[in-house]
Amino acid sequence: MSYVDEMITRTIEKNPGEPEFHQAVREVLDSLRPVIERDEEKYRRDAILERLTEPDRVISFRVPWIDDKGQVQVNRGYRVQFSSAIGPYKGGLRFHPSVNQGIVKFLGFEQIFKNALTGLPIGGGKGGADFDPKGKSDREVMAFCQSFMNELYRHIGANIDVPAGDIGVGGREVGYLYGQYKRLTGLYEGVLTGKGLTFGGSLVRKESTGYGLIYITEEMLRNHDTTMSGKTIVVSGSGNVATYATERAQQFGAKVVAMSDSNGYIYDPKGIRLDVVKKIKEVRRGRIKEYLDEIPTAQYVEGKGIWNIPCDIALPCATQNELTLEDVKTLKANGCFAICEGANMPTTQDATDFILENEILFLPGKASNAGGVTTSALEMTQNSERVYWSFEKTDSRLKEIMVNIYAQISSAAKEYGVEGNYVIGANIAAFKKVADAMHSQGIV
Ligand SMILES: NC(=O)C1=CN([C@@H]2O[C@H](COP(=O)(O)OP(=O)(O)OC[C@H]3O[C@@H](n4cnc5c(N)ncnc54)[C@H](O)[C@@H]3O)[C@@H](O)[C@H]2O)C=CC1
Ligand SMILES: O=C(O)CCC(=O)C(=O)O
Repeated sequence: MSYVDEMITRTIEKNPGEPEFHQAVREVLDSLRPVIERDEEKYRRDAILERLTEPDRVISFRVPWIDDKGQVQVNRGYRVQFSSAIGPYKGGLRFHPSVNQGIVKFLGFEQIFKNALTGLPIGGGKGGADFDPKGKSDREVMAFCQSFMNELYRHIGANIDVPAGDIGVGGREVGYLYGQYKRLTGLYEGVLTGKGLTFGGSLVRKESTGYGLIYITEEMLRNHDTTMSGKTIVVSGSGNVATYATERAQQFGAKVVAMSDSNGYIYDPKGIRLDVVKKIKEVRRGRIKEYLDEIPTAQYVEGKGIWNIPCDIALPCATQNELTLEDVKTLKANGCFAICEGANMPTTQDATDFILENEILFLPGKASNAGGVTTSALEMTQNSERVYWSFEKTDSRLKEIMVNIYAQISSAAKEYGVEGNYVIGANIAAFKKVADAMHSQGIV
């Protein structure tokens, strides 16, 4: 059996009940075959793949808190510190009822490669809890965040592990987490990113994952002799990534006609009014169907189905495995020619295979959603220097890095004879950096 196949089998056996982690490992290792086969003996001897698929540590802990009725609630928190080969652990925290160890491990594993592609000194980690902030009062969210930090603080630090936001964790949650860290440690340091702008946060961080997705998408389109201007786009989700991807896409002259949340989707053939979406999601924390209260000419459809809407470009920006084989067949039949992932692993494996076989342009999330962690790393730089950069400086650095990620993944794909396959390109370009660093640091 080849080293790659052995490692895929071993990962499944050693991590039972973690299908998302298996999926992420399989996707990465499968595409590393050409690199591993060139030097299999060396990689085997150094157990590079065994070490890469085994987190440095998995921390799991009880999070007790008191709800508004005085009832004690208990959630489970996690932090997976996956790899510090190229820098301190870095990656977001997800608060969502679906969070479990396998999901946090898949996200942490992906983060290693994404962070390597940014070219900045950050390792891979991820965390979260099976806590649902939806419908909770600000006080309840604060109580949860403080209790979560009461355990997490002993494992993190500005030069150790720097968490940030992800699904269910935005500026409000990061603020409460930061306040509690400071209270527990007495340290005013860049231990979290995505902080408020008055206490160390970076301009552009809020917009950066969505903006970065549009910058790299535009760069890919430019290299394929087209641009976003005048194209019709469907964006899933209506959270942080979806909102700011829509904003930049509209500024680039595209028409975004649909967005969604976990209940259903809105279709507005005239083009989504983002001011309305922001009011619903960022101010009222409401549901996407409320869009119709202000724009009655739009349609709302309960449940899945957003990918049935004809578009040129699809941007899945909600969650993992939201884009299935059936969906991509429909997208293709409706003329969609590019799919770029804003979410982490939103496309199922069989859907990805179909996309690649059918020559639809495809950017994998670990490259195309790297803008968020990029700006987080720029926030760490600003915090270390005790300065704030301007919006323009931060945004232009972000754009430069996204363009550079495209260059890396496209040249790695070309070097290994699979031009235009950015899945293989991203995995190989990132793996080489991480494996080199692991090799140089000895067996640790
Ligand atoms: N926030 C960030 O900087 C980054 C986020 N990501 C990824 O982007 C995706 C979205 O994250 P954010 O926008 O930050 O989160 P968010 O909490 O701001 O928004 C999440 C959106 O996805 C929808 N959603 C969540 N679970 C769903 C489900 N099961 N079915 C359908 N819709 C669902 C929600 O309704 C919401 O619209 C996630 O995969 C996340 O890991 C990736 C890179 C950075
Ligand atoms: O900003 C960060 O540190 C991490 C963002 C994140 O969680 C991700 O890239 O998936």
